[in-house]
Order: sequence, then structure tokens, then C-alpha cells
Amino acid sequence: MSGKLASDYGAWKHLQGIYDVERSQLVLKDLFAADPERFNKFHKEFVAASNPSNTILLDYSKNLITEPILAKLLDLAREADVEGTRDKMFAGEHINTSEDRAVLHVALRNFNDFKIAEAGVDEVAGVLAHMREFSDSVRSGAWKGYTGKTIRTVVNIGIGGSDLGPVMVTEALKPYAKRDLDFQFCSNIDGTHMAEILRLCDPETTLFIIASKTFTTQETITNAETAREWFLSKAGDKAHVAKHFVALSTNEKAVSAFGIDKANMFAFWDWVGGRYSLWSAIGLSIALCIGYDRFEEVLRGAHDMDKHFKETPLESNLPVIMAVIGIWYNDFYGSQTHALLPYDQYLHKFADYFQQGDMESNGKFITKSGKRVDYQTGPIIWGAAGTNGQHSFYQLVHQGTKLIPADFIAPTTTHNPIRNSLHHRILLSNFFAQPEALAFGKTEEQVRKELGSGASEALVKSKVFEGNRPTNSIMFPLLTPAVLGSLIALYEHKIFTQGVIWGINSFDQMGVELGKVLAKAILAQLDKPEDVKGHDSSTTGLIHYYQMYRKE
Ligand SMILES: O=P(O)(O)OC[C@H]1O[C@H](O)[C@H](O)[C@@H](O)[C@@H]1O
Repeated sequence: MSGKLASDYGAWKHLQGIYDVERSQLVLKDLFAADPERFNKFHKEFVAASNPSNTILLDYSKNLITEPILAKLLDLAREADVEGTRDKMFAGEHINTSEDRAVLHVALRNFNDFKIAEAGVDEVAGVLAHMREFSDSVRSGAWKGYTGKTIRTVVNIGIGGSDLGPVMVTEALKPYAKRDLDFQFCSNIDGTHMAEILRLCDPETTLFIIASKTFTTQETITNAETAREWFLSKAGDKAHVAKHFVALSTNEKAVSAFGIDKANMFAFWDWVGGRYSLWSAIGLSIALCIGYDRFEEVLRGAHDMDKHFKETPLESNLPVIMAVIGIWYNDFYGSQTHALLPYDQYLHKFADYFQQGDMESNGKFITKSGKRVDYQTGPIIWGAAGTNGQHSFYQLVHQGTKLIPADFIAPTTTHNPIRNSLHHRILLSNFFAQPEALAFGKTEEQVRKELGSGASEALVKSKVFEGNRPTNSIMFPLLTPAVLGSLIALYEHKIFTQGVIWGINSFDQMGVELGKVLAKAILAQLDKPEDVKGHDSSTTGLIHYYQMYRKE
């Protein structure tokens, strides 16, 4: 940790100079016309070391960059010591400085490849074996509920990282799911979420997974208590809880205080960040859904990307390339957001997942050495599955006043080739067309030609697409467990790289605390109007309104 701001680096200043002078020449149409080799120069294919059918193509040619700009961006990564910090992460050094913790989600999918010395790493294999044994037993029907019936519904109770990863992955890998096992995910403290899920559950055949790293999260503990209360109101005897409740946590004490047997607890460790925890015991619902072997394929796919990130020179390193191009827009072009646009219905939760992954990691204005940054850090992440987005927000992406860098993501082959893959061909034609339209647009001249001489000036102008809107295109053969593992790890390491360049700690989340503390204080004041004290007039007024109209 140099203690420097990113803007102090020589490469940063150089890039600012390039941006100021060359920006007007960075026109995709011209860059492509000038160089027929542009695609060849600006794409890379990742091929997993352990599994050649796991490949990912990254085409970054439709970005507002030239070879010298990319080289300078990579110099910035070197100057910020991305490589050194990466190696520290893999070695188990405590790079999460504010919490004095290692950052070792990579150890959860390592299979004894990299040597990592940190307490708990040697326990990973044991927990995976426990997950295998348990998921096999539930899936085979050997695990019985309190009346001797097999499990039909799994309810994962968790929030944030203890929810979003399992939700996203079980959706993404639905083609591999055990279809006669239903999966529900209860996260929100809003009782509606739990009430609607319990309507679908039979206590004799439901398994509740209480997923919480800390086992102190208000939403999760309240929802878990509600589920237990509901279960006991039907099952009667507390001894039956052991057949219907398991816990995934780092906090053994709190788990046993809740009444869950140690044998039904799946452990993990403080060096697993919440938003990096789907690889840990938090992935139990994934293993139950697709089977342990498939879950392990997800881990191995991620490990292959870890190897790529750790061992590939920066020039060919996919996460690093995506990271530095993102910085070019975020910090020099001033773009505020980054869109994730998967053309695969199975990835419809991908943007939701990386909203937490990216925004909780890099949404910070203080560097690791306590300085306030004088540049932008993490972008706002958003997106939706194609082609739905096209009929919703793409108007603004094409013709709005904002620059919105976007990643288009698609498989060459669909799991559902209905009507001879007609749907997939239409889907992919849109996947190819959108980045093309965004990059090359449509000139006034083309519009005039199309409309003929009678068209009004206003109409002509309204149909012009300026183009020059940058995108990455990411393709892979099929959304398999291994590919998905690699894809998630690709984005994780992109986020890591950006955080190192910005000098921030991507692995704490101090920003979610304040609201929680205030809510606790307010909860104690909600009963009586005279108790509402210490707030501004707006907050007081809102609580009084609630007190006047509530019905309980
Ligand atoms: O798993 P838990 O300890 O219940 O935490 C759940 C979530 O809580 C907070 O919102 C943290 O900011 C998240 O990173 C975490 O994923």
C-alpha cells in the first residue's frame, strides 16, 4: 500500500493528458475503418486450464481505446501494484486492513493448488465433504422429515451475500436443477416475503437453511425465528427442529443458541466476505439444487479463472483488461454507471448479484490510508436480461445524453433449442446488433436518404444515432456450471483490480452500518408518539404519521 491516491500516479496524469488531447479522435467508426485488424488486436479468449470446453471470449474492440491508451491503462495497474496486491491476496495476507482480515474466497475453490497459510483453509475440504454428504442425502430422499417424508421444499433464509449468490446461481443453472425439489429464498424483513413463502410450504417436507455469516443479521434471525415458530406450531416437539433446520455460519455460538445442532451447521471463516461467499457453505442451496458434483464444477471453473488472473501477464489478463477499461470511462469520461446485459434468461439475476458484488466492494470515498479520493470510485451497476431491456431502457442508452458503458453477455448455444433454436438465433441477432448500433450509430445523411426529401428537419434529427457508445461483448459456448464459475470470478477479479487502483479497501462494508443503528433506535420508539425523540422534523413527522394511521 503506497498511501498514494490514484490521481498521484504518473500513468494517471498521462492518461488525463491523452484524454484531454485525443478524446475527439476516439471515434469507433474511424478506429475500425482505419484498422481491419481491430477485432484481432482487441479480443482475448480464456480457456480453462482444467477444462478446454470452458472458454470465454472477451471482445473489447468496441471501446474508446487505442493500443497506446490500453498500454497506459495497464501501466496504471502496474504502478498501483495490482500484481503485488493480487499476490498478497492469494498468499493470505490481511489485505482487508480495516478489519485486519485475509481475503480468501479463492481458497474456497483452490483444491490444494495454491499454497495458502491461514487458519481455516485446511478445514475447507471437510466442510465440502459435509455439504456433499448432506446434499446427497436430501436429494436421494434418504434424509427424512419428522413424519418420515422426503424433503420437497428448501427455503434459504438469508440476505445480501447470504441470498444473492445462491439466488443468482440456482437461477443460472436451472437446466441442471432437481426439478422435484422446490427452492425458495426469503431475504426481506417485510413479513410479506416470509408469509407468501410459508403458504407454499408443508412443515413435514420443508427444509430451512439459515444462512448468515455473522448469525446476528436482524432480518435473517427474525425470519428464522418466524420459520421456527411456524414449524413448531405444526410439528409440536422441539426435537423435530434437527430434521428441518440447518445453519450456514461462522458463528457457532449463535447457531447453537438458536437451537440448531452442531451436526447441522456448515462452517466458514471470517476471511470469506459476504458478497464472495457463494463458494463457501453459503452455497449449500446450490449444491442441493444442482447436486454436489455440479457445485464443485462451479468452484473449479472459478479456480481456473483464479489461475488465469494470478498467472497471466496483464496484457492478456481478462479481469485486468475489463478493470482498466472501466476506469477509463469512470474516471476520465465521467460515466457514472456500468450496465450488465446478459442475453440469457438464466442470467436474469446477474446484474442484481453484481450490484452487491461491485457496489458494496467499491462504493467508497476513503482510501486504505484514510485519504479522501479526488476521483470517482465504484460505478453504479445495473442491468436486465436481453431482450427485455431493449423495450425498456435502451432508448436512453442509444440516444440519451449519458455515456453508459455496457457488457453484453451471451452463450453461443442455448439449453432450450426450441423450434430448432429459432428463439436463440433471434436472441443472438439482437445481441450482435445492439453493440453494433451503439458503436456505429446512424448519420443524418443516412436518415435523410431513408426518409426522402419530404421529411421535416425535426424528424430527421430525432432519428440520428450519434454512436460511439462503448461496449464489451462476452461470449461462451454454453452456460455450464464451469463457465458460470469462471464468469463470476472474472467479475470478482475485475472489481478487485479496480479497488486496488483506486486505493480503497474493497472488502469491508462500513457504509451499511449507520442505517442499521438508526433503525434499532427508532424501533424502540415506535409504540408511543411521546417516545419519538432526537430526530429531525421530517423523520419525526413520518413516524407520527405511521403512529396515527397504523392498524395492528
Ligand atoms: O451473512 P450475514 O452475516 O447475515 O450478512 C448479510 C449481509 O449483511 C450486510 O448487509 C453486509 O453488508 C453484507 O455484506 C452481508 O452479505
